[in-house]
Amino acid sequence: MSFGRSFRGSTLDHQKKLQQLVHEAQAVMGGFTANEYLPYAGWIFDWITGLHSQVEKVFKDMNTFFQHVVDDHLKPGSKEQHRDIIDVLLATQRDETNQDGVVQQSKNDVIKAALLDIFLGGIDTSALTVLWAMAGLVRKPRLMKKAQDEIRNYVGRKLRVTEDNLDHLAYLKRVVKETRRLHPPAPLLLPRETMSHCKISGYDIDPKTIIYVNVWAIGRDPKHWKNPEEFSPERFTNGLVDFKGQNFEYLPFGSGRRGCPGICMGILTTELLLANLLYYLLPLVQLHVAILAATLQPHLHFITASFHQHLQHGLLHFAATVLWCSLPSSFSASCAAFLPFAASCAALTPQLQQKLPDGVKEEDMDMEEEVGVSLTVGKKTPLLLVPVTYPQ
Ligand code: HEM
Repeated sequence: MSFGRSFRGSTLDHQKKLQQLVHEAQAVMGGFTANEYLPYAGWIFDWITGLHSQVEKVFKDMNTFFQHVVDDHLKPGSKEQHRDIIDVLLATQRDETNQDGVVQQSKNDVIKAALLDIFLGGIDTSALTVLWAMAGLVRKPRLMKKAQDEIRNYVGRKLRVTEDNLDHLAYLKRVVKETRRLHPPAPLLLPRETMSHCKISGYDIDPKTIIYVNVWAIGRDPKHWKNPEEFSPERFTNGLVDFKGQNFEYLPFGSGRRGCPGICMGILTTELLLANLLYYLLPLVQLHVAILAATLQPHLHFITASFHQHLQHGLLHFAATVLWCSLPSSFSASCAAFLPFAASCAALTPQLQQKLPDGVKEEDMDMEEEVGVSLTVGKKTPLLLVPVTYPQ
């Protein structure tokens, strides 16, 4: 969307899979570099651990990719009807170059840096919000049902939820808002530097001090939020608190001139994806399980109802194990794969949820008044999805 076209299957995607590149870039950006904390000697540690060369490699690959994207946009007649942000940046660059004669290459670097920001700022942020929303709903089946009912009642029988439906999905919006309160994708925002001396909470802060704003903690501050740890979309019912940067107790997109410029796109993509998952994915999974059970039933007529139930349980675990084994090691990628699946487990037929698994006591489940699914993830163990009882 940011670059105005899809690169899947194109020459840009051949040299290195785009997705792989994104994962690598996110890993090095989110990882620990000694250089950031030990200004003079840090690079030695990074050099020894190999992080330095890894960063260089990712930078080179990203740079090559962005150069291709820019070259692609420079081809004559490539974009006459629909201009995207790169066309706008290139046009600005052309105007400025004509005026001050600054070398084209350095301006290309500025464009590429802006593209990197958009590229990395726009991907994981939306994906993580959807994952946490699913996790929140999975643990509260009543809320899950409420969100699904709203979507299904409004959208009716269609292939998918579309953008124009979103304005009518008030509860879905509250779910997304609540998710961002508890799990802001950028929990410390972007670092800021003080321009002059100031006082914060009685502390004297010198000019040029790096400041991190902990919006994660602010979003859970009992001074501002009742039962702050509880996932409760209802708290946004009165519509008084919004995420546009004016309510300082709630800043998932930051605030001020460095606030997120992708806010509209971020809201839209998150709501659209979540709405479609809730509307469409779960019935599909239920359908698969139903087909599977129906296919097996004639061959297994001697199996008692209770054994059949265990079989379904077994299939579920088997599917979860296969899924887990195929996952990449990074945690966010694992979440990306398993949470929607976990959510679909919560929506499976009631028989699957009637029995507590061995070794799990009723009181262990009392994390909140409603618990849909308990997830146990060990480092090397297969992912274990344990559907438990719905509240009666
Ligand atoms: C759920 C979605 C998103 C969330 C929660 C989010 C959150 C944020 C936050 C908290 C910041 C730092 C703001 C500050 O420090 O005040 C930021 C910056 C930024 N975001 Fe987003 N973002 C989202 C989606 C997007 C999208 C879709 C794009 C682009 C397509 C994007 C592009 C950027 C860029 C380029 C910056 C850096 C701005 C600057 O340096 O001035 N974001 N975002």
